[in-house]
Amino acid sequence: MGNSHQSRFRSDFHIPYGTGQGSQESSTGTCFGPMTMPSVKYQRGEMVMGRWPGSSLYYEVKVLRYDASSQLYTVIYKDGTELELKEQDIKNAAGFQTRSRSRSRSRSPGRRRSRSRSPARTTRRSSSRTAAAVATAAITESAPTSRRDAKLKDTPEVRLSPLKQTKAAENNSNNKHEKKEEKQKEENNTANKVNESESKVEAESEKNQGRYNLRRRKDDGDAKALEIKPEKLEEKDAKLAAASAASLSSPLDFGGKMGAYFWLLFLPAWVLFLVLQVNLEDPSLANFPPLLPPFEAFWDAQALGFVILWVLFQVLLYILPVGKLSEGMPLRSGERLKYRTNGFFAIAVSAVAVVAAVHQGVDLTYIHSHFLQLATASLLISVLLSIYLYVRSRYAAPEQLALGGNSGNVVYDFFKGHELNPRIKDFDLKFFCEMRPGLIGWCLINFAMALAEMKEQSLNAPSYSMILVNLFQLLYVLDGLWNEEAILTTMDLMHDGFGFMLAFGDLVWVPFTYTLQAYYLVSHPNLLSLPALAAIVTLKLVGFYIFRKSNSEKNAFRRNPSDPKLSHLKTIPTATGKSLLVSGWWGVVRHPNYLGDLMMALAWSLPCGFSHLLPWHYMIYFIILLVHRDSRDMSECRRKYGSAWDEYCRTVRYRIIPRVY
Ligand SMILES: NC(=O)C1=CN([C@@H]2O[C@H](COP(=O)(O)OP(=O)(O)OC[C@H]3O[C@@H](n4cnc5c(N)ncnc54)[C@H](OP(=O)(O)O)[C@@H]3O)[C@@H](O)[C@H]2O)C=CC1
Ligand SMILES: CC(C)=CCC[C@@H](C)[C@H]1CC=C2C3=C(CC[C@@]21C)[C@@]1(C)CC[C@H](O)C(C)(C)[C@@H]1CC3
Repeated sequence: MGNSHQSRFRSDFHIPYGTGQGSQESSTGTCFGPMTMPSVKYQRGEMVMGRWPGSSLYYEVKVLRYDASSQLYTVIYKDGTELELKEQDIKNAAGFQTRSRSRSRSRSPGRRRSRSRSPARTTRRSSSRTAAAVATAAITESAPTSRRDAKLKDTPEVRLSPLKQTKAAENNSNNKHEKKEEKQKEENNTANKVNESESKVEAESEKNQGRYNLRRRKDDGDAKALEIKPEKLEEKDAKLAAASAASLSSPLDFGGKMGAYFWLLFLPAWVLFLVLQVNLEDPSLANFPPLLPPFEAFWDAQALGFVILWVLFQVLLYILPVGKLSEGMPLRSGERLKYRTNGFFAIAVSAVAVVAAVHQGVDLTYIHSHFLQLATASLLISVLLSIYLYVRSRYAAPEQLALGGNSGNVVYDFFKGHELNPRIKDFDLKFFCEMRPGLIGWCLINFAMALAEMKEQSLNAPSYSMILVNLFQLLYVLDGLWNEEAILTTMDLMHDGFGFMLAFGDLVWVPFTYTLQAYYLVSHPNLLSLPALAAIVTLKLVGFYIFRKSNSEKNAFRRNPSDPKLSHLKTIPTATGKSLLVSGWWGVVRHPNYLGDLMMALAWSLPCGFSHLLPWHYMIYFIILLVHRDSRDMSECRRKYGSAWDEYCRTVRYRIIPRVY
């Protein structure tokens, strides 16, 4: 576990406890202390034994607060995990210690091994070591109560990665894996994790999720530390709160601050360059346009008008009270935002409107002939939107900020995105931009390119290559909109702030670079043989199958881990209460959805042949994007899930391509 992780633990332990002498304040407003709730059995700050979900094991926990309305205690384990437990799942610490000691004297280690189990064992076999780490965390901290209290104040770091974990890493074969688990269990059993009743049959943790309200570990969303208003704290505590807030920022991505400057300038210039390039007769990247067009060539007020109309049209379709209201994943505050997932309706209405317009004589080839001006107009809108997003993020409450994009550097935060879910009333700007104008615009542009090809090549119908590119990408977009709810469990929606990167990506990059294959084909026909066509279609369908199945599997699991349809899958529990899939699609590679997506990307470029690099732009960019995304996700998951993530990586060794990468 890295340093940043440990520093987050530090703040966890100091801020809620250290400042609390006598204070009954709560960030949620539902916290009551001994003074206000004399009838509550366990008091704030009290060290008690809390049951680990899905098991009969009890660990030492500290009571943070009691919520009278839900009648749940929020407790914190020594590894930093916060859970909400019912009163019957909490026991007095004193009784346990007596029993624990007497038991350890009276029983042989062998006997202990057969009786006592790790929390992991209660879920699924593959999960033992992970949860064992949690158990071990409790073990390493086991000391007489008074000493332990002092330890919380003075040395609040709790390490979740004992040496045993490292040893386990050496072993990858299945058999060894099993033996190791047994050994580890034995070792864990020698510590003070306590079985309340030996005869009790352990319930499966996922079945128990209704009983336990599991919350993300505080290091992942330390909203509370942030919510403590500095003016209410003593100077020392204010410093701690600030340090804690700073520690919320993930390490800087994209080359840090200097990288942000670079990308801010490079990405728009690159899009304009590509658009200029694709217009050339020989669009090879080496053939740089000999003369840059004058500034006026980039600008057309009418083009800007069309882009604005298109966005407003999509806004209108989005806000219509048609379609499902889906719930997003719980935020750090515990809140779940609602999203109007009517994307399929929006594309259907848009298609009808476009066909009607063409029928009325609207010449869609305007999009082809004014591609540069349309791109510039969209760029302008994305810049204005990003400025608005950055300014409003300065006034956003701390818990509304993304963990990344919180560096304090204006340029970096502007680029990466500061606010997680900027909304105007119920209108979610990030969700809307990601799923509507650019995505549906992509299909509109492709369609316009098919018409332009027919015009330019004097064809009665588009070429096979153009049809393939159009249909493949249409299928991709339709699928995304049909499964719009699934986007709520993706990285962008859950973790990334909304800033220039996504605004530009959604409004400029997607519609003006993802359409390059279709644009290219307008004036660069590529004949396809029937076998080539069949092979490309097969590749696309196989890729699509992998992409859809794996995304749906993860989405279904995240939405309802106890879904009976997923009961055959093995999982690894994590200290956050969420589990990780370790079989099924997510047991083949760590990002099966990327694998399917890459296969599809290949199928989109192949119809354009190999004469030029430009139609391969998407493929090349996509490899870079997904490899980078995969490593971003890896660090984020390691930070969130600690040793459980390492366990997952040991079990599922390849990232995207089985046996290759
Ligand atoms: N065409 C395009 O331009 C792009 C397409 N995409 C596609 O969008 C889709 C979403 O991609 P993206 O958001 O990057 O990533 P994912 O949908 O793969 O989401 C990653 C998250 O999934 C969860 N997760 C990871 N491993 C497991 C596991 N074993 N079990 C359960 N949950 C797990 C973690 O979140 P947690 O545990 O917090 O739930 C992790 O942060 C992909 O199909 C991708 O190919 C993405 C980028 C661009
Ligand atoms: C270079 C640059 C500025 C990159 C920004 C990245 C964005 C373009 C992409 C980040 C994740 C995306 C997703 C889709 C489109 C591209 C962006 C916004 C997506 C909406 C495409 C359709 C898919 O079905 C999808 C819904 C899975 C996908 C989600 C991620």
